Amino acid sequence: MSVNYVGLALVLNCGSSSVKYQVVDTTQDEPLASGLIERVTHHGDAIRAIISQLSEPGSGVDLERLTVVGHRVLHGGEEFSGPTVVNDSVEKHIAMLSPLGPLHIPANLAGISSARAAFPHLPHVAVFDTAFHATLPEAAYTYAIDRRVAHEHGVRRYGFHGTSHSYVSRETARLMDRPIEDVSMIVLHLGNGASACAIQGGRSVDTSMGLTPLEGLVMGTRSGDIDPAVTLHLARTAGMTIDEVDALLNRQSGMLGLTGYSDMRDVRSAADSGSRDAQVGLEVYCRRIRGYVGQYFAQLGALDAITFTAGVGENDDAVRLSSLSGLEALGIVMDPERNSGRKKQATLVSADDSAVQVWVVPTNEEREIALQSIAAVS
Ligand SMILES: Nc1ncnc2c1ncn2[C@@H]1O[C@H](COP(=O)(O)OP(=O)(O)O)[C@@H](O)[C@H]1O
Ligand SMILES: CC(=O)OP(=O)(O)O
Ligand SMILES: [Mg+2]
Repeated sequence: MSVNYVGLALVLNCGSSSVKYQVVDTTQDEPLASGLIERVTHHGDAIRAIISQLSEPGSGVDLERLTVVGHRVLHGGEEFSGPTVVNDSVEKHIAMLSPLGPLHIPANLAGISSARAAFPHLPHVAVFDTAFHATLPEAAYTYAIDRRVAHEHGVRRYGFHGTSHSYVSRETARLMDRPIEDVSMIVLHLGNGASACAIQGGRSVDTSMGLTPLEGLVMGTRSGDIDPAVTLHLARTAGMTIDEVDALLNRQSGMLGLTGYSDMRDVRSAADSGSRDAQVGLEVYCRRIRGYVGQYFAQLGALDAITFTAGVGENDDAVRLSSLSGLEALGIVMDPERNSGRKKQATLVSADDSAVQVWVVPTNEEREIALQSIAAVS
C-alpha cells in the first residue's frame, strides 16, 4: 500500500474488552493522538469518551479536519479481501460472520455503529485482519476434510493479524534495503494472540491461524494447535458442552492454562522464581514457534529474514533467543548481545555471519489501518 496518500484518519481498534485508537496524519511519522480504554463494557460509551477527549482544546487534534474513520475488523470471510467502505449492507455482512469471531466481531460492529452515528458525514472503512491472507495458495488454505462440507460451511484457513504482518513485512524489507518482491521472510506476531506468517515477495503464502484465531502458536489464553479429537474426547468422556470446550480452548488455555498467567511478564517472573510449570510453559511456547519456523522455511524453500513483533516479540528477549536456538544448521544465528533487552525501535538481532537476518520490528496496526483507509477513499 502506497504511503503517498494524504489524509487524517481516526483509527478504532475495538476488542472484546478494550478500545485502542489513534489519530494519524499521514504526513507525520507519529500519531497526533493515541490511547487505550480498557475494561470496556459498552463500546458506544468508550467511543463517546474518546471523541470528547479529542474535542478538548489542547488535544492536538482538529476533528473537523478528519477525512476518514478506519476500523479494525477481525474477519472478512470470503466476502471481503480488501479495505471496504462501510454502508448498511457491509455492516450486515460483517454481522453474519459473528459466529467466526464471537468475542471480536460484536465489538467491532458496536464500534462501527457508534462511530458512524458520531461522524455521519465521514467515510468509514473496515480493514480486515484476514485481508492480507487473501493471497494464500489453495493448498495452504485448504483443510483436508470432505470438500462438500468445507464448501457448504466456509471451512478453510483465513489467517489473522494481517495488517500487522503486512506492515511489519514491508518495514523489514525497507530496513534490509531490498525490494520486497525479492524477499522471503517469516513474521512472528507474538502478542496476546499470536501468529506466524510466511511471506514471499510481499504476499502471504502461509499462516498459522485458521478458520478462527485459535489455531497455531501457543497464546496468552488460547491453546493453538491441538489434536482436534481433544474436543470430541472432552465432550464425550468429560461431558463438557460445546460452549465449555470453546471457553476452555479460547480463554483458559495457552500460557494461562499452563502456568496460571496469561501475561508473559508474569510467566517470566514465575519461571525465574523456580516455577516448574512456568519453565515448561515457556518451553512449550518456544518449541511451537521453532516448529513453525522450520515448517515455513521448508515451504518457502529459501529464507532471507525472520521478524519478531507485538508485545512478546518486541519485549521478551529470552523468548526470541530460545525460539531460534539450535537452528544454526539452517543459517539462523542470533547475536545474544544485539538481542538483549526490550526493543522500542527496529533492531537487527542476528549475528553478522547469519545467512538469515533476524529483526525485531515494532508493529503499528493502527498506522497501517490509517494508511489503508485513506488509500481506500482517495
Ligand atoms: N516487557 C515485557 N516482557 C514480556 N512480555 C511483555 C512485555 N510487555 C508486554 N508483554 C506481553 O505482550 C502481551 C500483549 O501484547 P500486545 O501486542 O499488546 O497484544 P494485544 O494487541 O493482543 O493486546 C502481554 O500479554 C504480555 O504478555
Ligand atoms: C486475531 C487476534 O488474535 O487478535 P488479537 O491478537 O488482538 O487478540
Ligand atoms: Mg494485538
